[in-house]
Amino acid sequence: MSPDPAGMALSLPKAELHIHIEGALEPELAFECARRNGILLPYADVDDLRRRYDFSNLQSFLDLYYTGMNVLRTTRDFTELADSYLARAREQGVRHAEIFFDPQAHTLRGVELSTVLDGLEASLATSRERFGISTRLIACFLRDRGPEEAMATFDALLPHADRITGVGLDSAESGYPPDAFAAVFSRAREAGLSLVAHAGEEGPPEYVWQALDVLGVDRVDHGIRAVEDATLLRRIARDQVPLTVCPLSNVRLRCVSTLDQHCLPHLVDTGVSATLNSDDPAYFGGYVADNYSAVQRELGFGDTALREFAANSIRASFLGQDEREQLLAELTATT
Ligand code: HPA
Ligand SMILES: [Zn+2]
Repeated sequence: MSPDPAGMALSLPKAELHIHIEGALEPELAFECARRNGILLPYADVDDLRRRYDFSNLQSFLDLYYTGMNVLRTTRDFTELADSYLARAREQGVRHAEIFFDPQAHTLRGVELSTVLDGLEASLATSRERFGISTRLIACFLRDRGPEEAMATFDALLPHADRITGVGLDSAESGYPPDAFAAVFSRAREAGLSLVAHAGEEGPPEYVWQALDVLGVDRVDHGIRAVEDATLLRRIARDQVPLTVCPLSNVRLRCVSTLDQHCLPHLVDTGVSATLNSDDPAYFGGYVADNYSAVQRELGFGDTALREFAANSIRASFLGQDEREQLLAELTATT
């Protein structure tokens, strides 16, 4: 064990592969955007908002998440949101970030897709120089809005296809199986995009099977309920399908009762390629390195295991081979 576990968690060069940019909206920036845009947030102040970060399940979080993001209206709002995330991510040793955004959550409120993309890109374009972080964008479909709306969203995204690396599937999971989205994922694959989907966060192992076999995803987001199905877990390990695990999120959304009960050790023992991520860091009490140090503290993972999580994150990224090898070499050189 390192004498300074938090230091090791922070200093390891790593990729973050499961971060919703709207979930990086800190209360201070939310109130600032609300003021600028003349929007009244239904909370007294920053402290009042933070006190509400006590969730009973995924839906109770999503209610607050969608209310909060209502303050994001202009390109400047999205630029400042991404800048805020990247500044924090740099402090946490992130060298590459694959960032989710929810197009429908904005277009349904009358905010144009081009406003979202222009705003995010104004930040991401100089992320390497300013923060030493390379970035990619992944557009997620809201599964509770259904497959037809996902298809219309994909049509709207197509003219911007060169600005995104992949598509994903998020929002309320239970009752919304992945197989309903087969057609839109098939079109995304034909367009040369990478594919990911949230599955097995709250939903059953069957949803993870569907994400793999029907959608053909390159990675599974969360995937923790795969531990309930030994055949599924063997398949994930055999094919080395990366899981983007978000330990602090799982506890905050009560998918797992306490961190020391988390299935991460079981995943690792079974040979799964697990990565550690923050999910919605402004809401779940920690950025990515905080997740590394939490599993070190609560689950007893040592420095070697933390290095392996960081290596998995780089290998599982959608970076080109040269860039992946370069980051892996940096990781090896980090003491
Ligand atoms: O944890 C999550 N699960 C599903 N959808 C989401 N959208 C933001 N965060 C999440
Ligand atoms: Zn997520």
